Amino acid sequence: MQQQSGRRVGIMGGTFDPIHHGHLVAASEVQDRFGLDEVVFVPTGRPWQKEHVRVSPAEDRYLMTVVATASNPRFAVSRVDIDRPGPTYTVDTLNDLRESYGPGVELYFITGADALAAILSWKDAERMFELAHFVGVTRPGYELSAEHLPRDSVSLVEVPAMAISSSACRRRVVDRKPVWYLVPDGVVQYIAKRKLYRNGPVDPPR
Ligand SMILES: Nc1ncnc2c1ncn2[C@@H]1O[C@H](COP(=O)(O)OP(=O)(O)OP(=O)(O)O)[C@@H](O)[C@H]1O
Ligand SMILES: O=C(O)c1ccc[n+]([C@@H]2O[C@H](COP(=O)([O-])O)[C@@H](O)[C@H]2O)c1
Repeated sequence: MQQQSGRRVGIMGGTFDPIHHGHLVAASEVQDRFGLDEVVFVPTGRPWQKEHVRVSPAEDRYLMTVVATASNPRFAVSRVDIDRPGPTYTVDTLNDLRESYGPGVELYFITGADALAAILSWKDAERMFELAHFVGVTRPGYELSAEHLPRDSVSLVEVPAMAISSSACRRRVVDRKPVWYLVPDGVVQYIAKRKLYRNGPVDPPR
């Protein structure tokens, strides 16, 4: 990534196992609402709050994210979290991206309502709010609220409702049901080619 000052860059962090249209719509809507130059999708390396869940290899999740975002010139994918050893902490993601973009970059970290509700449990949460502006987006089944969060560091945005989760997509593959139109076409094909999710066990869908 080249040094670029004065840019407004969105960050869509996620386990993306698999990436689905809920992620893509949220990123697209926030890009438009905040006039972002780009949105960088950052697949997690080791999502420490999902250690009870079986997570697919990082390289598969990274490649599905590349496939899903390739057609949008404002979308990019970063390896910073999958290439950093140890558990994935957003404070490290933000520091790494700040360093690669250089001074003057404005970072906007995008989270669904469920993730925003848990954000105070994240490592060095106070420091995170100094490094980026946080954008919480609506998600069916969850209440979107910024209560108890620093007012100047968080915005709430309504996005088109997509009742899709990665866990429900994985469950559908186990049950031999289609995931067409829940995930991009190339991701359907990638899941089939790599035989992902077929053999469970999977955690309950949400
Ligand atoms: N349908 C959706 N609408 C809005 N935001 C979403 C949606 N699905 C996921 N997100 C947000 O995208 C980010 C990454 O989510 P993640 O990769 O964990 O997907 P997930 O569908 O929540 O996965 P899982 O079902 O396995 O927990 C989180 O901030 C999450 O809140
Ligand atoms: O920094 C933390 O402690 C932390 C704890 C849980 C989740 N996150 C980040 O939140 C984003 C969504 O994570 P997940 O587990 O819901 O896919 C992703 O970028 C994670 O790295 C970060």
